[in-house]
Amino acid sequence: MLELIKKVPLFAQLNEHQLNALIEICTRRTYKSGTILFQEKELGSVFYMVLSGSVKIYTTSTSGEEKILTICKSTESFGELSLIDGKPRSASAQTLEECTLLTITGQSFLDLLRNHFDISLGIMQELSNRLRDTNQQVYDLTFVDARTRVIKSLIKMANSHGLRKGTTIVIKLVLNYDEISQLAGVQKSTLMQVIRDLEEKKILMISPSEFTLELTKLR
Ligand SMILES: Nc1ncnc2c1ncn2[C@@H]1O[C@@H]2COP(=O)(O)O[C@H]2[C@H]1O
Repeated sequence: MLELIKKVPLFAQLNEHQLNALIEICTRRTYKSGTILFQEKELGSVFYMVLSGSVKIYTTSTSGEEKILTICKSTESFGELSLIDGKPRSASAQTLEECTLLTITGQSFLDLLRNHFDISLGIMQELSNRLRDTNQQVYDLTFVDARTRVIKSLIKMANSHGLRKGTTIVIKLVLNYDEISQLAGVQKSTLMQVIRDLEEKKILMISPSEFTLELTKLR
């Protein structure tokens, strides 16, 4: 457990004694793929850190359509907003594959922020990254065409689940086509059109469990 928790950037400044104290207040649990951890508008009670696997963070419209806001992978964390501001969960969270997660209760999380400035700073940096990323998403949804948004989403997927092999990146598919269109913010029919075009141009090779992106042809 110590070795795993050391890799969480949020806790990079803690010494071994502090990390062991932290482990004492954490709960570790493995979740099956597809588990809904919490839903938007629920009261928040715990903070989550991903030790392995990945979790999608998404929001749902009144008509039931989803938009994926981000994918949290190993060593990343989520669920801090409602603990900090006392308001309901701002989005929902669901595991995309089998995941091992650490949780800390809301009270212990707030105590950590009070007692360790470096952890508070880490959370502020994380919130800054999210605001920048959200600004970029607003920009893309407002000004960028659907094809480019799909390609940007493939690059996001490559960053979270890709393995570079020469001039290609092999992306493990943890999202289905509905979810990729929710990540890109395009209709599924548009996604399928762009994917077919990329396949014809040999930019994208598709197998049931992975996408292979040819980087030299991507522009
Ligand atoms: N736009 C976003 N980008 C990344 N993560 C988000 C975004 N909105 C909400 N989250 C995360 O999703 C969590 C949902 O529960 P909380 O509101 O407690 O805390 C939230 C953040 O950790």
